[in-house]
Amino acid sequence: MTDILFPPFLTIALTGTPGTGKTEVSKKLEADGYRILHITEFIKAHNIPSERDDERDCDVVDMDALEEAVFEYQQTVRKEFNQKFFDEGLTLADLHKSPETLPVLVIESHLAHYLCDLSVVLRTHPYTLKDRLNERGYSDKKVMENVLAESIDVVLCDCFDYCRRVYEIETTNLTIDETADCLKELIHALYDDELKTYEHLMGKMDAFSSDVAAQQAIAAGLPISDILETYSFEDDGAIVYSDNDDIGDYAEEKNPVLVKYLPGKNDWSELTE
Ligand SMILES: Nc1ncnc2c1ncn2[C@@H]1O[C@H](COP(=O)(O)OP(=O)(O)O)[C@@H](O)[C@H]1O
Repeated sequence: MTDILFPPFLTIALTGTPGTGKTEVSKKLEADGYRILHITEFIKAHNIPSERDDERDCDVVDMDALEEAVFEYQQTVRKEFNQKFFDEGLTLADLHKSPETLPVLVIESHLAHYLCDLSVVLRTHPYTLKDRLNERGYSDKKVMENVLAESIDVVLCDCFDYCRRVYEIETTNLTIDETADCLKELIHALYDDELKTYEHLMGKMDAFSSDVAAQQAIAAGLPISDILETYSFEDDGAIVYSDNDDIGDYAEEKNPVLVKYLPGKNDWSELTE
């Protein structure tokens, strides 16, 4: 299978304060055929160690163990997509035709942004959030802790610390279906963006055909982010081989991008850098 070129694979975090709709929205996407990883269920199914924090009324999970298990899972899913691509003789143009062929994994959890470098944050007005969490039967203390976190952008700030690109969807006046539709649009736009980078890179690779390591990396279907770590780009898009010391500089240049969803104005043009 390694002698054909596989499409890029994208992992996207769906995150947000508890009660902002991550579970419901991701279930909607799942029912439509998108590939979703629900971290809460994953932690139980894989017996990821966690400790009870009685004071904060929550479980604290071993993040190193979780990260390792999620990475392995991601690799398995990526191989499944590659196999499908190969078995069905798909081309890059076919990928968007159905959610089942789109090589994207959405990781759903308020911890997801610690596991991906691309995140979508669901936002809800604190008053609405308060009502939802009360309805869930949370203690007053737990409701206030989460409402305060949402008010002061705790998850969003965390995303900026951990992710290269960050997107927000304001869901307060949207239904779950509308939020799901918005997320689908964003996923496809993000994948398009990834494909453009991939095709650009492939074009440049032709000129660097003597670079066997890079050819092999692409043929093995490594994520674009891994391949980019081997290269940097000049202003005119020219590709420049770089040693490992340059990787940090490249990451620094790519400051996180924040794009807000404005209901009724689905313009993702800002995605294209
Ligand atoms: N956009 C929305 N409009 C109305 N109710 C919503 C919306 N998003 C979530 N809810 C409701 O809020 C509650 C919490 O949603 P949930 O998906 O469990 O949030 P999370 O997974 O982020 O904790 C659920 O009862 C859900 O039906």
